[in-house]
Amino acid sequence: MSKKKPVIIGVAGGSGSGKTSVTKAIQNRFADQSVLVIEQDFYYRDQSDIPMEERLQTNYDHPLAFDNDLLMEHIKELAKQQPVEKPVYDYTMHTRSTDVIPIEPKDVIIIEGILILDDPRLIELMDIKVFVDTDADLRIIRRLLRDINERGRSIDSVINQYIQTVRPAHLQFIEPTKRYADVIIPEGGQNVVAIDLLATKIEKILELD
Ligand SMILES: Nc1ncnc2c1ncn2[C@@H]1O[C@H](COP(=O)(O)OP(=O)(O)O)[C@@H](O)[C@H]1O
Ligand SMILES: Nc1ccn([C@@H]2O[C@H](COP(=O)(O)O)[C@@H](O)[C@H]2O)c(=O)n1
Repeated sequence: MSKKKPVIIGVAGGSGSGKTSVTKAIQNRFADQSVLVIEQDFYYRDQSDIPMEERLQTNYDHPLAFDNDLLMEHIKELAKQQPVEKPVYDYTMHTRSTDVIPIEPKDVIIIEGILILDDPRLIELMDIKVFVDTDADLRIIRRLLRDINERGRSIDSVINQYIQTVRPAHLQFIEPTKRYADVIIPEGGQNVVAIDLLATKIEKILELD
């Protein structure tokens, strides 16, 4: 990678909106360049010191569930061309794993997560801010399938969590951050036109740097 300041892109949006799909689509466009993805989910607070019953009660869609201080610290280090050790999150245990992933600085950094546009310190670091905007019915269907297949959840637990915390927090905290986005992408990673426009803008910034 070069010694330039990286291009930092934020990809926000509700759970199941298609953030990961958009992020992968951007990564694929820049396959020959160095692109790094930082998932805000990996920066959920460590809960290894509290019992499982309590972890099940945590509101994972509230801004206070995240350790944004550590996330900020890592992004700033990467922007200074320093390596970091990214935490690993275990959705089954509702806490961080004891593993970490060593990460080298890259030319393009994508920060992806439900509440990355809720923290003005993170917004300040971003060159491009994206909000993936998908209707709630599609988001819950996608989440239901994903959480059962990939995150070890039951139908009942996904539905209860959605009603108790995911939906209210989406309306209170996540949806309002749309106003901070430069680009709103309806539906997510299948939106080829939006991905093309985004890729062109990133190329332009990389050329100018
Ligand atoms: N356009 C789409 N049509 C159908 N399923 C999709 C679409 N986009 C994403 N998915 C699926 O929905 C789930 C959530 O998508 P993902 O990109 O992980 O969203 P997020 O990162 O916002 O939670 C994944 O299982 C993904 O494969
Ligand atoms: N222990 C946890 C931690 C997080 N979640 C849910 O994950 C969602 C964010 O991830 P997306 O890929 O869907 O954006 C968030 O809505 C949390 O509710 C969880 O269920 N358990």
